[in-house]
Amino acid sequence: MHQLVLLRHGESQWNRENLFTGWTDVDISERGREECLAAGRNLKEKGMMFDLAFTSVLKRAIRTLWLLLDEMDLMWIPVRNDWRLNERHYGALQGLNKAETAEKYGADQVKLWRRSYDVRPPLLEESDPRHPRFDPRYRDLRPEQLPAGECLRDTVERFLPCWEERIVPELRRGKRTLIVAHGNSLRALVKHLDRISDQEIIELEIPTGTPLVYELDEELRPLRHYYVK
Ligand SMILES: O=C(O)[C@@H](CO)OP(=O)(O)O
Repeated sequence: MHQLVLLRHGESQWNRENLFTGWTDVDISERGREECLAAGRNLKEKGMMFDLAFTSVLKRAIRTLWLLLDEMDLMWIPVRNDWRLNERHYGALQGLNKAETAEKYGADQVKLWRRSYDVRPPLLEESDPRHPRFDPRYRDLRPEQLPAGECLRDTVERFLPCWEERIVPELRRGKRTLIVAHGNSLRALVKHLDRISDQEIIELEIPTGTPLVYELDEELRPLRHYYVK
């Protein structure tokens, strides 16, 4: 049996303020910190152990991982960052208030932007300072790899190569693996693991700061999964 634990970062400052976040590099809130420490304590109490961890290049996930590893006295395990674990890019919606956007465009449109599988948000202009081409952490990527706004399908397509190339080989080697990522990059992974349809994925929500344990068989098919609270 292979063990994989997924963790969405602790509550961020922008989760708290109800702002579309995406690739904006906001930090976790005080409540987010508490969630991370509690997650670490709960995993430790259950006797969970990790051999390595993956996370994104966004600080809300990185800090969540640091706090959790510190709490579990596991700061020594290898950590691999990968931009493909980033949150879904929210395009020109990044920084807008979700409730105000729903008032302006209607709740149905905002639900499509937030949860549908294949409706993209309005894209960022190439000249927009929020475009990832201005961010040094993405400077080694080819221009066509840089999103200006993604639907969940786009996130699945960029995430799966990272899963296959970097994470699957470690799981097959028997490494107990932790992935600390984001609401929608984890929805992309759960969709793939549990073979959830494009329609059903609309209803799936993953809470902040709550470890989700997957037990996988030899073929990396899920045997069962549960939240540790
Ligand atoms: O703003 C975001 O980037 C995400 C995650 O917080 O929000 P949503 O709930 O709309 O997927």
